[in-house]
Amino acid sequence: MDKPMVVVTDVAKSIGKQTIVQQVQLSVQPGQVVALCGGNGAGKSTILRMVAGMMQPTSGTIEVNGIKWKENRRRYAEQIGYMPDDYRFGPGLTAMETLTFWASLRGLPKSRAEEVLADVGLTDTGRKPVASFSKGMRQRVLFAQALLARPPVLIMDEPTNGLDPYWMDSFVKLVQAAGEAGQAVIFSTHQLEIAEALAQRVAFLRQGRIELEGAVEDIRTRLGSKGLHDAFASMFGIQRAAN
Ligand SMILES: Nc1ncnc2c1ncn2[C@@H]1O[C@H](COP(=O)(O)OP(=O)(O)OP(=O)(O)O)[C@@H](O)[C@H]1O
Repeated sequence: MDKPMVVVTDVAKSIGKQTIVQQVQLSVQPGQVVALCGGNGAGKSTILRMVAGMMQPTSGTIEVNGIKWKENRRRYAEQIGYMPDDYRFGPGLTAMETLTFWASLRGLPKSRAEEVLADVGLTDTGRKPVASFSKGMRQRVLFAQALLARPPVLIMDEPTNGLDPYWMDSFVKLVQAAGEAGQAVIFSTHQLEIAEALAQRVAFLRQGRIELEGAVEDIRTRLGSKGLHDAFASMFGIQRAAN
């Protein structure tokens, strides 16, 4: 087995008196896609922000490509493409200007900004202000931004929020291609069918803890269920509506 690209060891996060994430262990291999699932407030965004280096754990360690944030912040950041769950875009800037600016920060040419804009199907609309974009279009700009530097690790927070079915499908293909190119991917989602379509491994979170983690196939077998929806329902004691 390859050396893991992301190793999260016994990570906890407290804010004030509240412990919002605890005892988190996670290991992601190069080329592996991992989905973080769980209800509202379960701690998914907090874990992703910590792995992305946007927030520091209260205890525990995180290594990305063998690098700890405290030891070398710049090299740590270079390993990661991070797609936040939301972003306030500069007023008036077009998608192309926004991506060219982000590319320049990473020392990348304008041609790379054009490439990723094409990947997310925004070549024609790239000359319009991002502020005028729909939620799904803004998501595609944020996804393009995460892809820019072809980072070893892609971290995405609710990446499919607002995507129409066509772009959902395209997103799945682009992330599969990232995995095939050896990028390690961690993303959060409420859409279990996306987790099932994309991820080799899935972690279910509840109240800041990973309650169940493993290969999608193993989880189905372990819980004797047909899909992640059933596994999730059985784990959380939810009765699914008969259809
Ligand atoms: N800056 C903060 N200050 C205080 N509490 C916070 C902060 N950020 C997150 N929390 C709390 O931590 C918990 C986990 O939040 P988080 O955003 O990680 O959950 P999530 O699983 O991403 O939720 P959702 O599915 O609703 O996006 C929540 O109870 C939230 O209120």
